[in-house]
Amino acid sequence: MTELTLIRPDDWHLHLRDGAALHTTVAHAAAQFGRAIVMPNLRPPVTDVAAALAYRQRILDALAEVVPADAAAARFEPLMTLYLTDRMTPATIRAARAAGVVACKLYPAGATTNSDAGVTAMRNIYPALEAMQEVGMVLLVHGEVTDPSVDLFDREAVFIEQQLMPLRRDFPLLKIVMEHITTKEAAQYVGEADDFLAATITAHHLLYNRNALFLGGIRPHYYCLPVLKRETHRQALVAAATSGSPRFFLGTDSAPHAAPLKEAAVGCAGCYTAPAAIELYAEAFDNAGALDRLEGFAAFHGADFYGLPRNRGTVTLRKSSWQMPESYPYAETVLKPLRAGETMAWQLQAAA
Ligand SMILES: NC(=O)N[C@@H](CC(=O)O)C(=O)O
Ligand SMILES: [Zn+2]
Ligand SMILES: [Zn+2]
Repeated sequence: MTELTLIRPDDWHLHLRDGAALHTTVAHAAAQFGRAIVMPNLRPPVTDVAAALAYRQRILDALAEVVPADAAAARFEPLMTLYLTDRMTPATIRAARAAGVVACKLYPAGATTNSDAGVTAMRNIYPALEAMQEVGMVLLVHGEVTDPSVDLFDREAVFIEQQLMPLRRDFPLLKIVMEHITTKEAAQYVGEADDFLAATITAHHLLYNRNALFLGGIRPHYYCLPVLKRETHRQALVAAATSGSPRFFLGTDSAPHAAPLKEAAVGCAGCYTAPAAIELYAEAFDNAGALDRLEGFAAFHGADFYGLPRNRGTVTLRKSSWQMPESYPYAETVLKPLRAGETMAWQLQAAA
């Protein structure tokens, strides 16, 4: 297959950041996706309804500036989320639901970028989770324990046992998405679960294993959290994504950081894949001989899980090689995408 038309995909896990950065990030996301779940880990984090609605408006303002009103991209719809803290109240959850906020994000405090205001113990958010279960709000989880005695590469698998299993026992009707899964343990756990659990998988975790971090020297642009794992895990993720199971769907976790902040003694975690996300996924599915499963993963399973209508527009991809730019302008600095300067196998042709 050398050309492929899909129902317009959605990104169920995306970091757009804020301010001038939106001119870059929103343009890239809108060119590819119909909708995106926008992560709330700004500084300060998005913890109430007013902040979520104001952020949504800034995204829409940026969209209007970077995309012509008659382009397919102008229909891009940001889906807003709240950042759970120990102090989140049931009243805020109900108000958020009424205002159209679709999900809340659980960052264990200290697990990842801008997570210091996150949750310090699961029991602290039980009243909020009770309210979410009641009103049908989705819980998004960065599923890694923060215990420094647990090996970095084991933190996701340990989280499932120590945190996720008890959580699902206590809230059996709460819809949960385990975000950016990276291990065979997570793929298996989610694959065997009931209708209330799903997982997103990034393009970079489908295409790379942890060797990519050290190829000829340390490669900061391949560093994200949860960190890339060994090849057997990558293969399990590809099997899950291409299985046709509705439990798995697209979430890029495209996470921009200015190049100087990644190329530093202590470099930030996050891979920027938004400029060619659907092309990277197409490559991963093509490598697995499973292009026929891409549309379900990219355009149907997520919408169905969230109870939202499937998109009506389309995107067309062609197998033809091109070179990923070295960088993109990003506020006053630059942003280096994953694969910068390297060859891409698929190219987005058109969106309607
Ligand atoms: N994935 C990452 O490595 N970084 C994300 C945070 C996150 O999704 O954990 C970010 O906001 O930069
Ligand atoms: Zn995360
Ligand atoms: Zn993320």
